[in-house]
Amino acid sequence: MTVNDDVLLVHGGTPLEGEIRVRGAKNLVPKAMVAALLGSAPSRLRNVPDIRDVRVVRGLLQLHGVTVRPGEEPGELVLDPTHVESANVADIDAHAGSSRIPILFCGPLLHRLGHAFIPGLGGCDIGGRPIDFHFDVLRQFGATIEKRADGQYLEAPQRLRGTKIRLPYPSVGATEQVLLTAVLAEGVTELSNAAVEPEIEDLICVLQKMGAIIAMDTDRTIRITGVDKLGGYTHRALPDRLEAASWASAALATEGDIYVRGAQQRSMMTFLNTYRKVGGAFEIDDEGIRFWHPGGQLKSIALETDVHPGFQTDWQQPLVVALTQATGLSIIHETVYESRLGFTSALNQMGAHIQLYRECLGGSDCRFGQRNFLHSAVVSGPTRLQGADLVIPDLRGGFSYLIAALAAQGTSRVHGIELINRGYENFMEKLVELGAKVELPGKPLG
Ligand SMILES: CC(=O)N[C@H]1[C@@H](OP(=O)(O)OP(=O)(O)OC[C@H]2O[C@@H](n3ccc(=O)[nH]c3=O)[C@H](O)[C@@H]2O)O[C@H](CO)[C@@H](O)[C@@H]1O
Ligand SMILES: C=C(OP(=O)(O)O)C(=O)O
Repeated sequence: MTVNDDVLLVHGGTPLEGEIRVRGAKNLVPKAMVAALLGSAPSRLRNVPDIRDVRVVRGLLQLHGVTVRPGEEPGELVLDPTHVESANVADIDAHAGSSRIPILFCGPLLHRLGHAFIPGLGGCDIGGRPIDFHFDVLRQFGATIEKRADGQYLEAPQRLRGTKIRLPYPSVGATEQVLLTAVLAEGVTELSNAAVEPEIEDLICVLQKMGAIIAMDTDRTIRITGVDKLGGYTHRALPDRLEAASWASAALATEGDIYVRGAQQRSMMTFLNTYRKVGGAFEIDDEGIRFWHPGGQLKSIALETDVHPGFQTDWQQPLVVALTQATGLSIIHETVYESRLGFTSALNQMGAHIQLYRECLGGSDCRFGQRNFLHSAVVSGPTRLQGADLVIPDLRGGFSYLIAALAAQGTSRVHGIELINRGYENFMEKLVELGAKVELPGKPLG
């Protein structure tokens, strides 16, 4: 039989049990790598996971003349931006559609080279994902932007200037865009309605180590005083709270018990509260968090995703799989992305009862109400799931399908598993370590 690396056979019905480790966050590490471009000296980033988004950014940095090499400890990268002026970006198109990170090269490249070319972005197809906020703020800093057939061409006719910005919505990416641009801009930048996700705080830590001056108020206002020069940094990336929550949901859905080494309470408080309400058990120690199904029935809940410190949208999809096993009606209101519930149709094919609604079913009205987006769901449980043929739609949806297949009776064929490598390091090895019965057709894994 030929090996098809993009299909995974999952034989369900076995609880996931054991220990896995999460490393640096997918939503921080690539951005800290971009930040290295702002420095005049090499940076050292530790706890870097081997995921596709990191490989993509590494390739882009190298195209721009940054030397990237492994450091002394496993998972350490040394990024040397000393020769960025000799950049050769002829192959940049090869990175079109690969991830959302290229947009964050704008500020650093405008500061270093006076111009930037940004290919089309990738990332999960869970909504329109416009980048209008990014370009609006870059214009406010003094950049000019020209849309070309293959991407966007930007120029900074003179040094970018600090400015006063209010985001229409606390966008993570747009907040990072402001940070990475304002640190070397002339004068002060005041950003209000900023996103304050833990990964943003960690990026601020990185920038402060490089010499930036950034103050965060409690009211979503960030003030950045531009400096003339930044140095390098040494930083251990905060752990991936999104991956940790995915494994926690897997423990619940499969009636398992997983110790997630590296998981941290501080960045997961909202998730942990919800997990407890559903009936999941957890125990926190200095090295990680143990998540398990304590037996008995799981409880249905009402859940609304939101910007931090609310319930993070990337936690939603894996938890929904666990909610198919909870008794009663759970209500989900997805307020961050307009199309993040489409993955539930495959769960229904497996036996789940999930009904989608255009109305805002949570406690508050969101940007998507009255706009024809199926962004609320009612999950009726518990339901017995059956194995099925599944095609992975996006990163978290993909991991959710793995969880559903593991919780189901019988065998599932999960297609498109390569997508999961974008944000989950060695996920197949981890599954095998936890006792999952999975195989690549023609090539047993465990
Ligand atoms: C690589 C990375 O870090 N990805 C994360 C980042 O994505 P990303 O930074 O792309 O997400 P944003 O916070 O920017 O998006 C939030 C909302 O703002 C809207 N918006 C955003 C920018 C813009 O210019 N215009 C606009 O309308 C988006 O369509 C979306 O509805 O934050 C999201 C929200 O926590 C997470 O789900 C993603 O995992
Ligand atoms: C939506 C996600 O990521 P990205 O912004 O990289 O598409 C995610 O991590 O779930």
